[in-house]
Amino acid sequence: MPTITTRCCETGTIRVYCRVRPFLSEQCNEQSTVDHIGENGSIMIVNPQKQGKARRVFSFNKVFGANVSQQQIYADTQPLVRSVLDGYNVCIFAYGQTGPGKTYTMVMGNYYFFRCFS
Ligand SMILES: Nc1ncnc2c1ncn2[C@@H]1O[C@H](COP(=O)(O)OP(=O)(O)OP(=O)(O)O)[C@@H](O)[C@H]1O
Repeated sequence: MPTITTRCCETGTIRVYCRVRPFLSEQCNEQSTVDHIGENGSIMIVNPQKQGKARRVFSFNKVFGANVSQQQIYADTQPLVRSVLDGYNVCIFAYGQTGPGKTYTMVMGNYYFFRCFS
């Protein structure tokens, strides 16, 4: 689950997005820890190993579910990228543990972010 952080002079605020990576083919027997994704940028995580299935809610500006495509991510963040061309300083970076899709999201997917800067 990589987290994308952006800073845009357009609004002067930092926005934090969360993207849920789908299971990889070798993980077909795994159980998702994502219990619920809310419309308001919240995501409920459940620990299926814990008795009583402990749940925690985290809040972001927006949460992208596992079925969200590179195109949809790009469409949602495109105004920030556009700000660069309008002369604003914009920083977009991804962070998260190893393997949740930082590189896929920022570079590899369909080269959407890469295309903007090349
Ligand atoms: N949204 C996605 N849809 C399909 N596959 C994905 C998605 N996100 C990531 N993957 C796949 O998951 C694997 C790990 O992704 P990736 O290498 O981008 O993670 P990372 O966060 O950059 O890892 P690291 O920190 O170890 O460099 C890759 O095989 C990638 O193709």
